[in-house]
Amino acid sequence: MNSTASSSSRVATDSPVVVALDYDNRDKALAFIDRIDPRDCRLKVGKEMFTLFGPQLVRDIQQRGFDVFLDLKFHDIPNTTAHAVAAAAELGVWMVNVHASGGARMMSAAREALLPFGQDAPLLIAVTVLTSMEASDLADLGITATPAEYAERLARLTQNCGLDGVVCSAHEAVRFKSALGQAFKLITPGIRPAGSDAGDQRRIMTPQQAQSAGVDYMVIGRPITQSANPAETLREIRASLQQGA
Ligand SMILES: O=c1ccn([C@@H]2O[C@H](COP(=O)(O)O)[C@@H](O)[C@H]2O)c(=O)[nH]1
Repeated sequence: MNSTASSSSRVATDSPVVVALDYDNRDKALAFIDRIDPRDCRLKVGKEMFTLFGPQLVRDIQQRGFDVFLDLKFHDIPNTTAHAVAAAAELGVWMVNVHASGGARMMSAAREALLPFGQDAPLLIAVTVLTSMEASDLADLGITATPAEYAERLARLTQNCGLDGVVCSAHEAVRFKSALGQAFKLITPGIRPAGSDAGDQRRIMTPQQAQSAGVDYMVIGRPITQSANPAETLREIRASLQQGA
């Protein structure tokens, strides 16, 4: 398979931090990126920036040495989802995701679409219960399970379909590592440094709590990107995690 992005410019990192680049302005996003070090984090491109700026933004970020998590949360019929995931792999992203609620046939089709990419395939993960949701949101959907119970059900389905891990809340990390094993990756948004605004997030934890709970990667957006000095805030969070490691 011809990945359009060269992996040679990518810088290896052991940082668990993935910064959510939810900017509506490409220049502002790149100005932030040009002030940070790819050894300190990976970067997440989500629906807003991908819709505004397309795959070239992903290439521009990769050329600066960063791994990209393409967070488009595909949720469609198996054929469409499989082709979308393959397109993400062609782009050379580090990680891509689908919604677990798309079901087993959809997730299996997505996994099979990555087989031709071999070792160059991105990590494929599935969203369980959005970190913005709480029990009352599930009840609105007719789901009486708690967020943790329902997320575990979706995570087990994801694992049975052969995916690499799930997006969940850090609140579920201890439970999931115990139930699903250490190798199954947990990617947790809803991370809020002490004192920062929760906004629309509901199942939140601090970076240090998430690290102690055993998450593999923590997604942090607004607490960094909307701070007065995003690059400095990222460095402070990274340093606090290195102290706790
Ligand atoms: O369950 C989920 C899945 C994805 N997200 C995404 O993560 C970031 C979080 O940004 P913050 O500014 O730190 O809240 C955002 O891009 C979401 O689309 C999530 O929050 N929860």
